[in-house]
This record gives sequence, C-alpha cells and structure tokens, in this order.
Amino acid sequence: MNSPVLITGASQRLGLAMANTLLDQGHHVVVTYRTLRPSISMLEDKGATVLQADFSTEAAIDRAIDEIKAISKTYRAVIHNASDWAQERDNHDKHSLIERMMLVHAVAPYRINLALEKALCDCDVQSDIIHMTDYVQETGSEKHMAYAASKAALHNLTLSFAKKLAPKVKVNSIAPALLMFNEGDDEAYKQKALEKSLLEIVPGAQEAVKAVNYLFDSDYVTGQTLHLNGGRHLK
Ligand SMILES: NC(=O)C1=CN([C@@H]2O[C@H](COP(=O)(O)OP(=O)(O)OC[C@H]3O[C@@H](n4cnc5c(N)ncnc54)[C@H](OP(=O)(O)O)[C@@H]3O)[C@@H](O)[C@H]2O)C=CC1
Ligand SMILES: Nc1nc2c(c(=O)[nH]1)N=C([C@H](O)[C@@H](O)CO)CN2
Repeated sequence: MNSPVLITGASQRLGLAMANTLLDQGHHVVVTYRTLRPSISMLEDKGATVLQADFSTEAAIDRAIDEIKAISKTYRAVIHNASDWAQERDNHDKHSLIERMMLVHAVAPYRINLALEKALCDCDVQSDIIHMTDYVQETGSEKHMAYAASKAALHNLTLSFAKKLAPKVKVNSIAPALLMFNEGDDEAYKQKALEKSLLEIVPGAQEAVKAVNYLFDSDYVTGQTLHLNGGRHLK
C-alpha cells in the first residue's frame, strides 16, 4: 500500500473535501476527527483509516501521534487542517483561549511534524507538509486575536520545517481568506464578507483542494504561502 496522506480535522468542510479527492486519486488517506459524523463512516467505507483525536491537551496530542506512527512507517504527506476559529468575545477565560489556540494550531502540528520526520523522509517520493494557516497570519484580527496569533505561529513553523527537512520534504502554508460560510452566517454577514475581496465570491472547499494538488505536484515550491483570498490584500 502507498505511503499515506494524513489529514487532521477531516470530518467536514475543507478537510473532508481534501480526503475525498485524495481517496478518489488513489491515495491511502489517514484522517483524524474530533466529533464522529456520518462523513467519517463514509470515508472509512472508501478505504480511509480514521482516528479520533482532540488536540486540546498535550497528552491527547501524544496519544494521537502514537496511533498515527503505528499505522505506517512512511508518510507521503501531512496536512494540518484541524482548527478552531474561536473569538475573544465568546471566551471569558482569555488565558485558556490562547492556550487552546496554540495547542491545536501550533503545538499539535509541531509535535506531529517532529514525530513524523523519519516517516516523511523515508517516503519513496518527495513528501509534503501543508499547514492550513489563514489570511490573518500577516494582518492579525481584532476579533480573533489568539486564533490569528496561533496561525502566525503555524506559518512560522512552515519556514522552520522547510529549512530543516529540505530536500526530501517540501513544507508550505495555504492561507485562505473566506472560502466557505458557516451555518448560521446571516445575509448581512455574508454580504459584508463578500465585499472584503476584489473577486467578491465564496469559492468553496475545492479552491483548497486545488491548492493541495498544486503543492503535491510541484518540484520547486517550499517555504511558501499559497494565498487563497480573492485579492483581499489589495482592497
Ligand atoms: N473555511 C474558510 O473559509 C477558511 C478556512 N481556513 C482554515 O482552513 C482549514 C479548514 O477550514 P474549515 O474546513 O472551515 O475548518 P473547520 O472550522 O470545519 O474545522 C476543521 C475541523 O477542525 C476540527 N477541530 C477543531 N478543534 C479541534 C481540536 N481541538 N482538536 C482536533 N480537531 C479539532 C473540527 O473537528 P470536529 O468538527 O470533528 O469537532 C473541524 O471539523 C482550517 O485550518 C481553517 O482555519 C482559513 C481561512 C478561511
Ligand atoms: N477553523 C476555521 N477557521 C476559519 C474559518 C472557519 O470556518 N473555520 N472561517 C474563516 C472565515 O472564512 C474568514 O476567513 C472570513 O474572513 C477564517 N478561519
């Protein structure tokens, strides 16, 4: 069986779209999920290996690493997708908020990458690490301060791991802005969000899937950020 692609947080939305596409392309896919959904059973029926993992404590992260390492001695790629888009106004305890953001967006990717270094380098083809960061990695966010800081930390890990693991492993960030709305987004929010970019569309999960495939196919891109933001930075 081919060396697997690990995708974290793949029970819905972008991660689920990536998992389905990579399975359809013939990859062996390993996914983690926090909340069991019918989508996970569907991925398993398509041949994915599924693991329950909540990256909210260091002990849980280390347990997930042990399970991930036990699945395969080599990995074709790791896509750090799991994410909690938390905002300060919903979290009274700000100390636990930034701790929670750093655990899922920085500590988990950092520890998983270090644990899988040999598995990625021993892959029989050049391998990839992809960090799903965010447009706000460079701008900050007044409503999602801890979230933005943790995504900036994740992007900085892209730069460090790109230097550490070259040439066997390419390491890149994908930094989306608005790709998908969430349930409960009202029309006023949607219209305001659309107007933040030049292209004024919400492209959907496939925009991220196309970026993943571009990076997988590249021979010369590492330490970079693919910005998927519709020109928001120029508005
Ligand atoms: N969608 C967008 O427009 C944008 C997305 N991004 C980034 O792209 C990536 C994918 O986005 P999207 O699909 O919307 O992400 P989601 O908000 O759907 O989150 C992905 C998954 O992360 C899991 N997750 C959350 N917290 C934890 C945790 N503590 N431990 C383990 N898993 C956890 C959730 O698991 P479960 O549901 O199983 O509990 C969820 O299914 C994310 O990294 C996001 O920050 C950035 C900018 C815009
Ligand atoms: N984990 C998530 N992170 C983010 C999401 C999301 O739904 N889940 N959504 C956004 C927004 O689309 C934002 O980019 C709009 O400006 C950001 N991060």
